Formats: sequence, C-alpha cells, structure tokens
Amino acid sequence: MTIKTPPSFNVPGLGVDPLTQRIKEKEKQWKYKVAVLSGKGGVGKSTVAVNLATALAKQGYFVGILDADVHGPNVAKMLGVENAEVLAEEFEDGHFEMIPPMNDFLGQTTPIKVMSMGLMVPEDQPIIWRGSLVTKAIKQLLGDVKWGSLDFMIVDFPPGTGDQILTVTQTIQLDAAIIVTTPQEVALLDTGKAVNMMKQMNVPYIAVIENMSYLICPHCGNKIDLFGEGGGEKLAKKEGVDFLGKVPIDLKAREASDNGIPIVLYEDTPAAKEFMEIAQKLVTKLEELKKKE
Ligand SMILES: Nc1ncnc2c1ncn2[C@@H]1O[C@H](COP(=O)(O)OP(=O)(O)OP(=O)(O)O)[C@@H](O)[C@H]1O
Repeated sequence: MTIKTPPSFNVPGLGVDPLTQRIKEKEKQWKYKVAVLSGKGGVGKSTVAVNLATALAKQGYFVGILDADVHGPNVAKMLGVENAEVLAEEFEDGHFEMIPPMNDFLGQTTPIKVMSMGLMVPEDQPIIWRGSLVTKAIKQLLGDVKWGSLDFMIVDFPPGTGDQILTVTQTIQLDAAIIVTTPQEVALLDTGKAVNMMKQMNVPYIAVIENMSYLICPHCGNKIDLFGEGGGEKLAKKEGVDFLGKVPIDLKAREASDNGIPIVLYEDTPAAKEFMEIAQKLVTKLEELKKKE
C-alpha cells in the first residue's frame, strides 16, 4: 500500500508545506510582530489593536493589521474598509495572493494594510467552521496575502486562549503580546490566563493595557471609576510584565469606531492622547529589545 502525504501536511524530514513556507518568507519582511489579545471578550481588544495600528501609522510606520478573529471579525469595519473589494494575483505555481485593502485616512497616516475574514463574507453571514478550517484560513491570511515590507504586523486575536491563538504563535515568532483588560476582577482573572499563555509560548515582550479604565463625566468633568481602579496595573506587577497605560471610556471612541474612524485620529480626546503615548512606549521597548539581540 502506498501512503501519500497530503500537500498541506507537515511531516518532519519531508519539508514544509508551501503555505507555511510562504509565511516564513513573508515574516522576514515584518520588523515587529505584535499580537493583541485578552482572556475575555468585549474588553476592547479590537479597539486597542486598531488604535495602536493607527497611532503607529500616524507616526510614519508601515503597518499591517491581521484580524485573526475568524468568527467575529470587525477590524475592517473599524478601519472603514469593510466594503473594499479584495483583488487577488495568481502566481506561476497556481496559488493566489490577496491584495489587502488600505486606508490612510485622507493622508493622516501611512496606508494601513488590512486583512480579515470580514472582507470575504457578507457582514451578517456567520462563519460556521470547524477548527481545522479556521486554522487553514488564518494561515492563508498570513501567507496568501501581499503584505510586503512592514514595520509592524499587528494581529488581533479572538477572545480566550484557544486554537486560533496557538496557530498564529506556532506559525510566526511574535515579538510582543499586548494583553487588554478592563479593571474588574473577572476580567483580570481571564487576562492572567492570557499573560501566562504568552509566557508559555515564549513571547519576548508581554505588556498589559487597561481599557475602559474610567469615564470622564461629560457634564461635570469628574473622573468616575466605573469598574474599579488600578486592576490592570496590579495584574502586570503580579505577573512581572510591563504596564503600558490606561485608556478611558470615551463616548466618541464607540461612535468613531462604528463609523470606521479610530479614536486616535481625534487628537484632542483623552483616549487619543493615551493611545499615542502607549504606541510610543511600545516602540521604545521593542527597539531596546532589538538592540540587545
Ligand atoms: N475605551 C473605550 N471607550 C468607549 N467605547 C469603547 C472603548 N473600548 C471599546 N469600546 C467599545 O466597546 C465595544 C467592544 O469593543 P471591541 O469590539 O474592541 O472589543 P473586543 O474585546 O475586541 O470584542 P470581542 O471579544 O467581541 O472580539 C465596541 O463597541 C467599542 O467601540
């Protein structure tokens, strides 16, 4: 009996499948690979990923953002490219590469390249796939996209510590993991799990961002700690990782992201200032680490 190896199957000694090979080649062109994740849903992970990407692009860096949340993709909408047509180029060996839509917000940033399952399926269509199909899709979003040369590849992970995160962390060598939390106890418990997962995956730089930290009352201007105070900072200390900053609840942030404009472009808002500072701190940290290599 002859046993044939399926083309996408990676057997030690038999070489790497073509898609993984393409990912490895592309990865060499991305200077910093940064994942944004959280143990818990709804804490503002995509908001942080999109605003971090935009803050970096605003500082002149070339940024790509991959929405690895296959089941609930919303990065394309948050960056205003959800209706963009995705074109593809065919290569001699028969594989196709998609051209990522870009947005430069009327010249306010360098063009941000975006790729997401949200660009492939109608907005209201659920993606009902088993794990193996999701894994393949994520690998294609990495390897079958014309990402080109990037200063930052930002990956927005789905909530939790599951399969899709494992796929990416085992496929590319992340430089940093940004863990997003809100200040409540339940969020902090789940966030701790995400920090530990990244430690186990040997990600060199891990940092926490606390989102929805407080609210500035639109009437009296007082600061209100809706969900408690200082949880993210305590968690970072306990886990021995960096704390990058606190982003307030900004009523404009929700409205802006629904309209495809990241809050960081509204320069005079407290959230925008915080995101710009966080992006700057991240760049400094990653450059320091690169120098030590
Ligand atoms: N700092 C903030 N101020 C105001 N609204 C915010 C803030 N951060 C996030 N939001 C809003 O909260 C909602 C959830 O945010 P987001 O989609 O980024 O969360 P998520 O953690 O990625 O969710 P999921 O777990 O579904 O992937 C969105 O409507 C977003 O606009």
